[in-house]
Amino acid sequence: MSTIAAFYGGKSILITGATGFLGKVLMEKLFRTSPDLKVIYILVRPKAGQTLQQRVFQILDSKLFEKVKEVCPNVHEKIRAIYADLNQNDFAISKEDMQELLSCTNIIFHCAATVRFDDTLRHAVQLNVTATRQLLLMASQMPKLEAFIHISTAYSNCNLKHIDEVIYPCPVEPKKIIDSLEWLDDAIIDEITPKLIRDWPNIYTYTKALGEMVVQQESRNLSIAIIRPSIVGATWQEPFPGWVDNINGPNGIIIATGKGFLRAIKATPMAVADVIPVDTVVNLMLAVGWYTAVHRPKSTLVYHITSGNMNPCNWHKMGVQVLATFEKIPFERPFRRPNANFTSNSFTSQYWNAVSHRAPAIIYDCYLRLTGRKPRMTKLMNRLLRTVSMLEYFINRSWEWSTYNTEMLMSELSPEDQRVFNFDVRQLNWLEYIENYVLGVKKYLLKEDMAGIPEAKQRLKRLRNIHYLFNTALFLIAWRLLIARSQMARNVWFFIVSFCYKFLSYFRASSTLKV
Ligand SMILES: CCCCCCCCCCCCCCCCCCCCCCCCCCCCCC(=O)SCCNC(=O)CCNC(=O)[C@H](O)C(C)(C)COP(=O)(O)OP(=O)(O)OC[C@H]1O[C@@H](n2cnc3c(N)ncnc32)[C@H](O)[C@@H]1OP(=O)(O)O
Ligand SMILES: NC(=O)C1=CN([C@@H]2O[C@H](COP(=O)(O)OP(=O)(O)OC[C@H]3O[C@@H](n4cnc5c(N)ncnc54)[C@H](OP(=O)(O)O)[C@@H]3O)[C@@H](O)[C@H]2O)C=CC1
Repeated sequence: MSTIAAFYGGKSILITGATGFLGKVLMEKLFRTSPDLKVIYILVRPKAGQTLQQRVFQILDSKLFEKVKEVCPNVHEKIRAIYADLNQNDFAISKEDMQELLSCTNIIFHCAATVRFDDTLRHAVQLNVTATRQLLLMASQMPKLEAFIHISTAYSNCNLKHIDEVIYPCPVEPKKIIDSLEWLDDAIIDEITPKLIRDWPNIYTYTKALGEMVVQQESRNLSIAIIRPSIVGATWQEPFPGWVDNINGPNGIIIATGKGFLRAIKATPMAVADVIPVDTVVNLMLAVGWYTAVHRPKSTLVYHITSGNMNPCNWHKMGVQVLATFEKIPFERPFRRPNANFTSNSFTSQYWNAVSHRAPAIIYDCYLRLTGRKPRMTKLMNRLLRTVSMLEYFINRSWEWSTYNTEMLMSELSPEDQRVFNFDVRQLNWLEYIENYVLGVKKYLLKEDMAGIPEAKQRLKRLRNIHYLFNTALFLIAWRLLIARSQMARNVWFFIVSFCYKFLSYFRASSTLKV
């Protein structure tokens, strides 16, 4: 029997961000490996016209939870959705719910965050910093609390090149920032934001760094751990390979490339593509929860869960495998044939943006206008290019993350726990993983049917023929214009034509002789 699975039996677990990508996989694994846990409290807000209950039912009815329903048929009874908005004071939790949370919670997994790179400083600080402080305050009033696990990101200190498993101080105290945001107006905040975030590439990574500092400052005598995953990707093995449910990080890029919108991306091909499967992250989270509660380390331990130092893959290898998978498993109705390359500098990047992205979008919009439809491709392309430019920082650099604590934890686990809660990324086969990833994007994100693959392949053939035809026509037009204007071009043309004529005459003569 797994020690970790047994540890969660009978426990009351509080999860924030349970409706997010990581949170769902965490809940799934908890229910599947510890079906005898007491309850999972999730802090949820109503969204997109759905009540809390509807949101929970939607999650439980998804394919991700199919196995859970077999091992834990009463899973609905074990989830207690609590109305909460982490942007509000006391999270807007009712008195009764708060009382229950304070008196019953044994373990907290704090996953909620805004992961948008372009959020306002006010909102990102509220969610990634102030809400963390508020949750720690709540945790300090929980008599049964055994561990508080805070999810940060490996990029919270991406202004450094080598990152250790320690909490680095930020130039400005989080408390000062929280206080000043209370009285500063939005226009001034926008003005001072670049000065505050300094060499962090965006507000997200900066506020996650502030969040870690808050954890350190407000830890009191709680048993706390911080987990820093790199780029969280689709599931590797559990509950099945390739599950993914949002367009963040590589997912949107895979869609944009597979649908033929994105044809070039400014990236350093040999830079490390530090993607880490979401189930690996979840396994580490559960192992850390157990270790923190049972061993109660004296200080807050930080755990890196990254792939680069143990089993590195670079963007070139990833890109080539993604494109190879599109040949086998194409996406439906692509705009153009999927084919992309990495550009290395701003000049070539601008060139490809003009030729391969903007020009086809403008041509397509003209076609839409001519056929009486609303043009939309240029707008879509501009948004895509904006998104890609925000990701560029991360695909043009490599970082080194030390993983002593993560390795120490691995060595502390029994062989059974190492199997059930496997976070040893050395066993990952990248080619297989990437293929399943692309397949997962097609099935679970785009909701495309595998039965449509033959038709998609036919369409790709048509697109390739159109591509060749278009290029040939373009070449002939350009050549015709050139020979009309240049004597030199005319001479070359005359030479080629007479050469071909002589070759054909010789060929015809020699075949007549043979007869
Ligand atoms: C021998 C042969 C040689 C060949 C060589 C081979 C070369 C082949 C190369 C081709 C490439 C092939 C594919 C390669 C696959 C890998 C690609 C790698 C790129 C991956 C980069 C990853 C970088 C991640 C960085 C991680 C850092 C930290 C990690 C974390 O801690 S947290 C998670 C990270 N957070 C995010 O990812 C959130 C980012 N998103 C945002 O902040 C916002 O969405 C936004 C970008 C600001 C855009 O906001 P908007 O207000 O405009 O609106 P919205 O969000 O609704 O989206 C607008 C439209 O944009 C689309 N979109 C959104 N996100 C993405 C995305 N990541 N990629 C693409 N598109 C995206 C979205 O669909 C919307 O579209 P619309 O609705 O149709 O308009
Ligand atoms: N994805 C990645 O690549 C990486 C993620 N991380 C970290 O992992 C954690 C989880 O990320 P991920 O699952 O990808 O993110 P998601 O965006 O998928 O999920 C975010 C979660 O936070 C919740 N949330 C946001 N705002 C509020 C609010 N005001 N009140 C209540 N809940 C709120 C969301 O709820 P709702 O559904 O209502 O919006 C959602 O459940 C984050 O801390 C992130 O920083 C770290 C490294 C990489």
